[in-house]
Amino acid sequence: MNIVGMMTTVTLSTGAKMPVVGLGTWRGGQGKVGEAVKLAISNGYRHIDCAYVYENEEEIGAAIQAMIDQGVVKREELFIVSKLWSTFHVPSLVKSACEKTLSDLKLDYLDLYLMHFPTAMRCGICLKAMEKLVDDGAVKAIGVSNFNKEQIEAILNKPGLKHKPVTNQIECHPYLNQEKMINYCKSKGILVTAFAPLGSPERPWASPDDPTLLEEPIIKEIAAKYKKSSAQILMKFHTQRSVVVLAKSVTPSRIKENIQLFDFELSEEDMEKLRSMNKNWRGFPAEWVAKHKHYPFNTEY
Ligand SMILES: NC(=O)C1=CN([C@@H]2O[C@H](COP(=O)(O)OP(=O)(O)OC[C@H]3O[C@@H](n4cnc5c(N)ncnc54)[C@H](OP(=O)(O)O)[C@@H]3O)[C@@H](O)[C@H]2O)C=CC1
Ligand SMILES: O=C1CO[C@H](CO)[C@@H](O)[C@@H]1O
Repeated sequence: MNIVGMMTTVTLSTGAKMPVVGLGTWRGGQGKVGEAVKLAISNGYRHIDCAYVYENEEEIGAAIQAMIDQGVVKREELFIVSKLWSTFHVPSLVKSACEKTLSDLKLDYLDLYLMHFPTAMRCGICLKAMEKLVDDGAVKAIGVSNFNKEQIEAILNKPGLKHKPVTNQIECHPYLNQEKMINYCKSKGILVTAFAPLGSPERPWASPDDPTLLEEPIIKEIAAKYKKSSAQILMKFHTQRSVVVLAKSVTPSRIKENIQLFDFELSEEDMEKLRSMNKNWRGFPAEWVAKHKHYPFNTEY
C-alpha cells in the first residue's frame, strides 16, 4: 500500500487500532466477493466489513482463510467486522448468531460486532448479551449501526454498562455529512464509520430522480485538481476527518483505486466545499421499518 506518513488507522476506545479504509461486502455477489476480498488483502486492505444479512460470509471466510494459509496476512493483522441482524435481538439468540458468523467466516473471534439496526424490541437486553460476547472472547469490541443520538445516549446511560459501543456505523457522504453526529460521537469517545460513501449507486431502490454523487460537478472538479478519481475524493473526505470509510467493490481496478488515499491531502477550502454539499439526503431511509417504534431517522441526528 502506498502510504506517505499519514494516518491509516484510528484508535478505538478499547485501545485497538482500526484501519481507516475497509472493504464493503454488501451485494458482493457469489463467485465475486471471495476474489474481491483476496485482491483487497493482497493490495493492503486489512479491514473487511461483513454482515450475516449479506448472505456471503462463507465465501468471504474462505477467502480470508486462503490469504492466511498463503502467508499473505496474519489473522492479528486483520480487522474483521460483522453485524447482528434484527431478527436475533433476543439474548438467547445473540450467541448463536455470532457463532454462525464466526463459523462462516472461519474465525475464532471478530474484531468488532455491531448491532446492525436499532429496530428491534429489547435493545438493552440484547446489548447485555453482546457484552457477554466480549467477556467470552468471541468478539474484541461491540458497536452499533444506524443509531441516532438518543439511542446512543440510552445505551451510554444504561446502568452497569460494561462495554461501551466503540463505533456507530452510519450512512455518510457529502449529501449527508453527519457533522453533528460525528461531533457528538467524538465527545463520547465513539468513532464513526461511513457506509455508502459513493452514494451506493447499486442500491436496488434507487430512483432515477436521486442525486448521484459520483457525477457531481463539484466532486469531478476537485478530483481533476488533485488528479484523483471522484471515488477517491469522496473517501478522502472521511479519512481526513478521522472517519473510517467503507467502499464496496468487486472490480479489481476499483478495489486498488479505493485504497490509494494516502499520498495526497485535501485543502481546507476543498473540505469546506464538500461539507457545503450537505442536503440531509438519505440513500438508506430504511422505509421498511419506518413505523417501528425504534426507527432511528425521525430525529435531527
Ligand atoms: N450498516 C449498514 O446498515 C450498512 C452498511 N453498509 C456497508 O458499507 C459498504 C459500502 O456501502 P455500499 O452501499 O456498498 O455503497 P458504496 O458507496 O460503497 O458504493 C458501492 C458501489 O460503487 C461502485 N464503486 C466502487 N468503487 C468505485 C469506484 N472507484 N468508481 C466508481 N464506482 C465504484 C461499486 O461497483 P462494483 O462493485 O461493481 O465495482 C458499487 O456498485 C457496504 O458494502 C457494506 O459493507 C452499506 C449499507 C448499509
Ligand atoms: O447493511 C445494509 C445493506 O442494505 C440492507 C437492505 O437490504 C440494509 O438493511 C442494511 O442496513
